[in-house]
Amino acid sequence: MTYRVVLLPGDGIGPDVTAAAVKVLERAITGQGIEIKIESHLLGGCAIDETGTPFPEKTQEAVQTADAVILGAVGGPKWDVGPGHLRPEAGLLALRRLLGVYANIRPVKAFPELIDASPLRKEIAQAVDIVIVRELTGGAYFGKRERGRDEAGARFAYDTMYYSEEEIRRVLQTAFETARLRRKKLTSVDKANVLDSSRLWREIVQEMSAQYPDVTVEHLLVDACAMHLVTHPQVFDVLVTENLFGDILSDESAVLTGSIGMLPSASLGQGIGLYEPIHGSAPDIAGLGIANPLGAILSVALLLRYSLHLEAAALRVEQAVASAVRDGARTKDLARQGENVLTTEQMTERVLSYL
Ligand SMILES: NC(=O)c1ccc[n+]([C@@H]2O[C@H](COP(=O)([O-])OP(=O)(O)OC[C@H]3O[C@@H](n4cnc5c(N)ncnc54)[C@H](O)[C@@H]3O)[C@@H](O)[C@H]2O)c1
Ligand SMILES: CC(C)[C@H](C(=O)O)[C@@H](O)C(=O)O
Ligand SMILES: [Mg+2]
Repeated sequence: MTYRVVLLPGDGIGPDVTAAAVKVLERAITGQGIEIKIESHLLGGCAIDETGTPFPEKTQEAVQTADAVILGAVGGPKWDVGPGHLRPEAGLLALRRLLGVYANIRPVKAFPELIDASPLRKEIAQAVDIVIVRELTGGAYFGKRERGRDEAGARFAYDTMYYSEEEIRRVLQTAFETARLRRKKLTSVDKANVLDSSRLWREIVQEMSAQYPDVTVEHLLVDACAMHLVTHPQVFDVLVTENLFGDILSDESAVLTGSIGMLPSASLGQGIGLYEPIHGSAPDIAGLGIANPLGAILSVALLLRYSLHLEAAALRVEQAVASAVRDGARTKDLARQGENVLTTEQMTERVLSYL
């Protein structure tokens, strides 16, 4: 069996962490009787530089026929000045939309050895084990938007948080099913005290909960949720929310595990899966070779699990990461004072040594 995986390294630390991911993927499938063909394409700022557009046609064609897509990160100050549709991030949004990956799964689990890097008290940090299900192809990211000038010549701008019933239902279904396979608790996060889109979201959660009597459902307003994630994150099992809220809450949750460099993600729809660490292109450390590759490597585990259905190989990757961390392997973001600091490549070698 041969699979085609499209690699989109992107910008900043993207190429470094995806190089690590590919090495781990290739090692993880050795002896499995399968072959993976990796094909690299342009997305983001590097694509703007080479082709004048963040999501070139060649990349569009390649991803649509792939078995899975791995992405590093896009963006950086160099391209921040461009018009909205010509920014690197616009390429990423178009990619998500084209693949129809409406459910973004972001597991948040602290490794016991990294508890010291977490701002939480030890006993709380140890108990953090959350899956965030973030709606990924709707909401304010994709609603009607405009910039203009009013009659007096003053500037205005708006973005619309639009959700159809179907968009809400399908991501909730993923969330309910995820909860069912875990501790059977679903927290739906919204802003139903203000937003109509949130009131519809809450209504649909209520309706669907009848089909999942084994799942306990609770509703939480997003501002309170942001607080609870810091004060008692151990109460959460599966957390489901709309696109923008999920973006913000997942970066917040990442800090609980010690570093944003640790968190992987899988973006799933009806077809091709997209796998990327949740962090960005980290312009402040780009080119230094010190980025933490573990979020990208753990995304490979999700790819093996969800796109290739190789659960044993996925577990082996996760165990290799856990072993490296247990053994004291630390990139700069994870290291305490006096601890030996590994480069991206050295950390990758440490993970590979356990595979
Ligand atoms: N999926 C993506 O492609 C993606 C995600 C988030 C942000 N971005 C883009 O990335 C650019 C930079 O955004 P930002 O600075 O707000 O967020 P960021 O995630 O790139 O960086 C935030 C902080 O975390 C650190 N960090 C991030 N990943 C790390 C890693 N693997 N190892 C060690 N440290 C790491 C950075 O050094 C920085 O201090 C922006 O253009 C943004 O739009 C892209
Ligand atoms: C770069 C940006 C468009 C993206 C998002 O907001 O979805 C990023 O922050 C993420 O979390 O993947
Ligand atoms: Mg984000």
